[in-house]
Amino acid sequence: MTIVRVALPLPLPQVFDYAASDASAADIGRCVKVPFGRGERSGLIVALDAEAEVDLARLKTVHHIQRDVPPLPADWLELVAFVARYYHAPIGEVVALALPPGLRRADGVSGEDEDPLLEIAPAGHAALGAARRPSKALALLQALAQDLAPWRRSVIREREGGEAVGELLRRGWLGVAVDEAQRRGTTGALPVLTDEQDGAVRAILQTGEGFRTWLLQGVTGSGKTEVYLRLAEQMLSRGRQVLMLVPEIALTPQLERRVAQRFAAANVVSLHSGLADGARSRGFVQALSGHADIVLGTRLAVFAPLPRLGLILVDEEHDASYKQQEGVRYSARDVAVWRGRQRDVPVVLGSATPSLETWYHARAERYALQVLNQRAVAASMPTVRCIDVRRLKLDEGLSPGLKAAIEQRLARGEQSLVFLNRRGYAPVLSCPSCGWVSRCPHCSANLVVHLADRRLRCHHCGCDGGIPHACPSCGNQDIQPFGRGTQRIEARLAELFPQARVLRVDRDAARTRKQWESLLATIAEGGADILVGTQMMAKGHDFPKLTLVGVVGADASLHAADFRAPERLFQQLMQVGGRAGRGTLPGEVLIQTEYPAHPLYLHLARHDFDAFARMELQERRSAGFPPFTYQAMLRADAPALDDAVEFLRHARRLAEERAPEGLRIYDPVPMRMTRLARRERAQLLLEADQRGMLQGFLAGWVALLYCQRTARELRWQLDVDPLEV
Ligand SMILES: Nc1ncnc2c1ncn2[C@@H]1O[C@H](COP(=O)(O)OP(=O)(O)OP(=O)(O)O)[C@@H](O)[C@H]1O
Ligand SMILES: [Zn+2]
Repeated sequence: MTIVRVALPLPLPQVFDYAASDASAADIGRCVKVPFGRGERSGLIVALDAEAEVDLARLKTVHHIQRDVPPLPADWLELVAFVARYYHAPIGEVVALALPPGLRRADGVSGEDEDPLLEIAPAGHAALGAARRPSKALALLQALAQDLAPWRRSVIREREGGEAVGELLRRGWLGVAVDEAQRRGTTGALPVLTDEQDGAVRAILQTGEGFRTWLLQGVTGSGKTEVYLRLAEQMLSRGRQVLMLVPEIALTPQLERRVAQRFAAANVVSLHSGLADGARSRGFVQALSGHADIVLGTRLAVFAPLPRLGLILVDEEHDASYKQQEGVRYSARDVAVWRGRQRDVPVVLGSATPSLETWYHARAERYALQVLNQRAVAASMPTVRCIDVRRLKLDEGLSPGLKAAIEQRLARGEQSLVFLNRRGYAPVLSCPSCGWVSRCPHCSANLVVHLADRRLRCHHCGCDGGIPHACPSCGNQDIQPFGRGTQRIEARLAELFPQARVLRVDRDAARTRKQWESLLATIAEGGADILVGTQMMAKGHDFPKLTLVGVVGADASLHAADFRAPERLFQQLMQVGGRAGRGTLPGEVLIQTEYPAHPLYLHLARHDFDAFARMELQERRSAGFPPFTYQAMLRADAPALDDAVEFLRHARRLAEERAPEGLRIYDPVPMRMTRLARRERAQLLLEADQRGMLQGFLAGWVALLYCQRTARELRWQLDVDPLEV
């Protein structure tokens, strides 16, 4: 009888032994269903075992081993083991996170290519030669005949008249392409690279196929994407797979389309949490079986198994969404670098505004650096100016200067964007007579006024209710929305410029991917004159007619308590400002502020990310913050704050008993936003100057924490390299 070790998705650090009479070493890496407690669980065989850790007689038997799909390879098991080790998370939870749910449940999954590579079949050539009655199918076939075969079915569908692709297949005019090698070429005319792009591509390719981490630091609009595509093209032509990570797939449908169009014949697989279970499993299995050529996805795609992996690209590497903020708090960017080393392939981290950690590594020459200082199309960077609002009378938050600039753009038929990173109409409703404010009953936060659908809504726990007509506390009829969100700016702009088409772009306006894509299409077609947007508008977009970006309400983040707040603000402003003037028209960025002489704004006005980074890093060095120290945060939450704090105090005592010299253990404190969804939260910070020392300590300490009895309903999690402190 064989004993298998199974990782199960449970908040327990161990793996579990089961008997499986027919299992062999070939089953390592396969999904299984096993009895657990009174029910059944899905898990993954991570090893075989010579001896069971429990009494053989008590050993339960595996119900089912999923053998329809290839087992996950050894390097993938190493990857999840690394993540479990580094983030001190149970291996079963890492497996649960890394595997698509459908696959883990060991449902049948087919890795069959649902988007086959097609070319014109002999019957199709015959049809082209014969004198036939014109039809949609024939027209499409004729168009295809003018083009370079082969094509993915999905790519044909997107062409004019592409609906007829099914008809072409039914008639046998199109068939599955035979020559696999063809699928790796590019399609369409390629733009001529700028000198800088060309230099970057050459430098990265010249160093060969081995592991090396690159920072591609290119100003907004410098054409980093084109560099990624050229690198990908090279790897595909060598028969290798490419992993491309993007911050949020909902924000990048254009990129997805661009990759698919460029490599029309390659098998481009998307992996993100927005996919239906079946599609995600299929994509994952295609990656695993080597059928996928390019895997394009959000952070979870870093776990795609890729037997032919040749290159890892991380776009907008600074983006916070690469760090998972619940459960296993991994950083996909950091895991990508580890994977590059493990698989001995290059990793390219791209950004106009790199994270200070990455920037620092590049300056210290741990990462190789490629810089793009020029925009690809536009002649120059936008001009950036501060509007000093201290003595100005603002009109619903808008200064006369900004209004005039918008007016000018309208007259010229260009687009403007007003950026305000706060959605809703107003951040709070309040009563001027008794001081009542709309607080969330479950969180330490205010309920935000949403006038568009007349609701008060908590942006943290999601609870919502109607807007009261009078103050719930004193009955005053005259309660007022206080402060400003995107809806309020939108409303005012519509009043000020009745002839303009004002479009709001935030998470309320784009709840679904469909809505989002249609908003983007409207903007691209010139169907909007003034955009009001949150940070959704900041990333990656390229609208040639957008020439003005006005920034409202940025000062609030200047004095935030988090030491990363200035970094985030600078990145956000540089990114959003970078949307202006990307085409041939010059761009302008106007920042409304009460601190026009603040160094952050000065560096921004000069587009000098490096100067900003140097300044910030100097401060971090003297304050002892990352990247000069390494941090881990233990967080606890419970219905009562005392329980959370008490647990952390206990954890602190356990830490002190075994702390190596140089480990700094801080006092447990309530989190800044203490209450969230009826739970009170507290945190305990640990810090060390060496990563190795911190890691070594954490391993023993976390093992101990798992053995502690805790108050009922208390939950705790460890966050290694936390983004928010
Ligand atoms: N070599 C080139 N020739 C002509 N156009 C180019 C070239 N490279 C890039 N472009 C175009 O320049 C524009 C900006 O490119 P891209 O969006 O890739 O920039 P980016 O560096 O990713 O910018 P951001 O960081 O702001 O997202 C795009 O419209 C792209 O098609
Ligand atoms: Zn709430």
